[in-house]
Amino acid sequence: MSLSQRIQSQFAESIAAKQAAMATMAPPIEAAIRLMADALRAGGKVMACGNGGSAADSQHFAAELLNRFEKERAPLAAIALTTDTSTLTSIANDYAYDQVFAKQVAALGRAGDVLLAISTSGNSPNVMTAMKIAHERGVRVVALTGKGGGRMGELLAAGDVHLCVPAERTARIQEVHLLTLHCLCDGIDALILGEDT
Ligand SMILES: O=C(CO)[C@@H](O)[C@H](O)[C@H](O)[C@H](O)COP(=O)(O)O
Ligand SMILES: [Zn+2]
Repeated sequence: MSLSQRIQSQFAESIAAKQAAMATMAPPIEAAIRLMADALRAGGKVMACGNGGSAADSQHFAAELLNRFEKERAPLAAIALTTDTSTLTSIANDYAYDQVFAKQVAALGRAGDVLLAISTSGNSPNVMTAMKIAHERGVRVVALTGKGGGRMGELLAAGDVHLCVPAERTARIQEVHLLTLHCLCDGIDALILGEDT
């Protein structure tokens, strides 16, 4: 396959993944928008975590809530749990890597907050441990996954939302994750600015 064909194929696969996701993910995305907007309006916060590309997605999303997405509005309470290298390295060094997000949720999480837990496989131990601590603290979970949801799908509790991309290839799942995060930003802004109809 030539490079040109490879590129065409990547675009075609990404478009197909997004079309498949549109067919299944719109209702849970709406539920996640309402959950997050309600939490933010009630004085709660959104915490986000994930590994690798999903760490970048966590930071991208938190910045769009805290600073801005497309419209002027008050700053929203959001934090990525992936950014403080002193916190991350000390927890991993003194305890275990699977505690790096959980300990932050234990410290910062309050009833009524929301944890956005991102994993393409649904099987990252540190994200799963964060979900368990979130439940103990009365923090609702929005799980952004793929590949059938993995073990994270089995950890979800009543009141949580599962946004599972119907795809198997990590890159395609991540591409849909980014679109989903922008849908969340757009929808949260619409609710907060009173623009939903
Ligand atoms: O971005 C990519 C692959 O596209 C990688 O950095 C990827 O995020 C990492 O391998 C992660 O550790 C994968 O974790 P997960 O999505 O299975 O939770
Ligand atoms: Zn990637």
